[in-house]
Formats: sequence, C-alpha cells, structure tokens
Amino acid sequence: MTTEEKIAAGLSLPVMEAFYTIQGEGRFTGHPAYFIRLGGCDVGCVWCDVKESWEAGKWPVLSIEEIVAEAEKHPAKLVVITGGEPLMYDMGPLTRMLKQKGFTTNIETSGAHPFSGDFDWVCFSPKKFKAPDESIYQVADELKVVVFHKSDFAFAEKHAEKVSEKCELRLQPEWSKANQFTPEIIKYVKDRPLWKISLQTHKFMDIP
Ligand SMILES: C[S@@+](CC[C@H](N)C(=O)[O-])C[C@H]1O[C@@H](n2cnc3c(N)ncnc32)[C@H](O)[C@@H]1O
Ligand SMILES: Nc1nc2[nH]cc(C(=O)O)c2c(=O)[nH]1
Ligand code: SF4
Ligand SMILES: [Mg+2]
Repeated sequence: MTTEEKIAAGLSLPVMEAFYTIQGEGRFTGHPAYFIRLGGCDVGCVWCDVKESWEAGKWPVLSIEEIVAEAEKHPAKLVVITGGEPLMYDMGPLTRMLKQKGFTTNIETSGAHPFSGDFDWVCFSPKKFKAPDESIYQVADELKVVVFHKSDFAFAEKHAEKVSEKCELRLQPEWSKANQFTPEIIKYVKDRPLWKISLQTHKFMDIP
C-alpha cells in the first residue's frame, strides 16, 4: 500500500502534534486528556487559532499503531482527536484501536466532512466558512458555537434546531473578541438557559 492509500484507508494519518494536557473547552473542561491534532483543514475560518495545521502535507504521516502507542504512555484514558479537521479522514480504524486499548474517544470537529469513527463524545463546532455535512447532526453530543460576530447567536440557533434533543448547547467567545462578546454571551445564556458557556480555559492557564 502506498502512503496515500494508507491515509485514504485511515491506517496512517498526518499528525501535526500530539500532547498530554487538560481539556480546556466544552463538556470535559478540566479533564486530563491526550490530544491528537491531525494536519489538514479546508474550512478556512478567519479566526482559526491553529492556521498552521491547514496544510496536511507539512506534517509527518504516522501509522495508527504509532499514534496509539504514544497515547498509551500517559496515565489518562481520554483521547481528544482534533486538528485541523479530523473528519477529512476515515476515523474508523484509529478510534477502534483506541477503544480496544481502553480509551474514551472524543472528537472536536466542524462537521464539514461526512462523519466517521467510534466516538464516545462528539463536539460539533459548525462554521460559516464551510457548511456542515448532514451526517453530523444526529451524532453530535455537544454543539459548541464560537461567537465572533453578533450574527453568530442566530447562526447558533439555526444549528441547535437540527441537532438531537440530548445534544448539549454551548457558546464560546472567539479568543480575540472575548472582551467584547463575553458580556453578551452571559446575558444570552441567562435569558436562554438551554445554552451554557464554554471558555478556552487552557489559554488562561497558559498550557497547550
Ligand atoms: C482548532 S479547532 C479543530 C477542530 C475542528 N476543525 C473544529 O473547528 O471544530 C478546535 C476548536 O477550537 C475552536 N476555535 C478555533 N479557533 C478559535 C478561536 N480563535 N477562539 C475560540 N475558539 C476557537 C473551534 O471552533 C473548535 O471548537
Ligand atoms: N487544552 C486544550 N483544550 C482544547 N480543547 C479543544 C482544543 C482544540 O484545539 O481542539 C484544545 C486545545 O488545543 N488545548
Ligand atoms: S474548521 Fe477548525 S481547524 Fe479548520 S479553520 Fe476552522 S477552527 Fe481552524
Ligand atoms: Mg485549540
């Protein structure tokens, strides 16, 4: 099999970085977790905080065996797969291997590509820059909308109408606009308690 064929089969993946840290955002904020950041994203968010991840070809391609062996070196059994956009790849083989080894598998995704993989928790963060694939709405456990502009509240409600009833709803201030939008998000959530606030707490702690 060529490297391209292995990537297409989800048996090897471009890995920008992998690191053991504390989940800073969303439902599992505060939980120690091993992050696997895959290279490659075609969504193009103007405010993306990892633009260097976008070009897949820049990053080393590792086999899923190598990726899982690194994850096993850390005490927490929680893995967060992020990127880049992880759903550009078939997440089936990597997530099945992680689960066989006893890991809980979480994903951070824009949902812009068809859903794949065996995930215990799906954090769906839709973007105006590339519409989500319809496959994400039924599997999302958490809808996490980044607020960068006042129109993002209506954008959030539009996606909230399409997710399942059990899906948790969160608003997260875009980091550079947090001073401007956090007061509006606080008021919004107090008035509409189906929504919760998510902050990028790792940035306050100055950890990866
Ligand atoms: C870098 S993305 C990678 C995963 C996937 N591409 C996605 O967007 O969900 C990880 C999370 O960070 C959020 N994010 C990215 N840049 C941000 C910023 N400047 N401020 C707040 N959240 C941001 C995204 O919305 C997403 O929830
Ligand atoms: N600590 C920490 N928590 C995070 N939660 C989601 C992140 C991401 O970039 O996907 C992230 C990240 O980059 N660092
Ligand atoms: S989808 Fe995620 S990784 Fe891609 S540009 Fe947007 S925030 Fe960045
Ligand atoms: Mg991040």
